[in-house]
Amino acid sequence: MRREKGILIVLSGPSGVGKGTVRKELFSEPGTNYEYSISMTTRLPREGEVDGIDYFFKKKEDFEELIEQGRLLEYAAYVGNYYGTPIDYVNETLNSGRDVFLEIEVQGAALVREKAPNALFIFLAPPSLSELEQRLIGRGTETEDVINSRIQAARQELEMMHLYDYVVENDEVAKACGKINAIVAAEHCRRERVEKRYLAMLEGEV
Ligand SMILES: Nc1nc2c(ncn2[C@@H]2O[C@H](COP(=O)(O)OP(=O)(O)O)[C@@H](O)[C@H]2O)c(=O)[nH]1
Ligand SMILES: Nc1ncnc2c1ncn2[C@@H]1O[C@H](COP(=O)(O)OP(=O)(O)O)[C@@H](O)[C@H]1O
Repeated sequence: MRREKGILIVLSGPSGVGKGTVRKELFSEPGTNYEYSISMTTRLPREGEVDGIDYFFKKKEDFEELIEQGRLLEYAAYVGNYYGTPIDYVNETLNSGRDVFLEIEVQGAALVREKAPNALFIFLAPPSLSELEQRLIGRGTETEDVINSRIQAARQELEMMHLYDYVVENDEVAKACGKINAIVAAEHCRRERVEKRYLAMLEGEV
């Protein structure tokens, strides 16, 4: 049977909800089948962040050139910086049959929905807005101004939740990871079933 392309998995959610934490936990599990797409950003690296691991850190002019050249699957301006997904890595990895995991904000996810409607969209939601604020403050990586801008953005982001295929509450990291793995596994079964049925139809068995 023809090998199916991998699944493009999109994880979004407001800043501070725990996307990075959940993603790192998912990728630390042995035998994980997802490949993480490292984004490009014009934001400055935080302490401990490494170019080429956490992000590809770019100058604004260089980022704009990549946009012009069509080298990004999607991009968005978020709280004063650009963020975007390099397209070649995504295409090559999906074509090799492996799943690709994007951790991106909601505007970018909407663009992915237009370009790749077959992608799987998962929204990571906080238990409450006050808990979200506590997590952002607790992380201690942004100034008070930036935290306030991100909380404002979070309100708009939460309004986009209904556009996603699944909403996973990040109450506990391990539970959220378990749910995401289950959703992806179920999606593989669904696509395999669709493909097998289609092949059977062609062979006149259905
Ligand atoms: N559209 C888009 N958003 C991204 C991309 N990479 C990261 N983001 C999102 O940009 C937002 C800000 O990211 P960042 O500054 O690293 O903050 P953090 O996610 O709160 O740690 C988050 O919602 C990220 O998920 C990308 O390639 N495209
Ligand atoms: N389930 C959780 N319960 C409590 N704290 C969490 C949980 N998930 C993440 N955090 C904490 O919340 C803060 C923001 O998490 P992070 O992964 O940086 O969020 P994001 O990538 O969505 O901006 C971090 O300090 C992280 O340790």
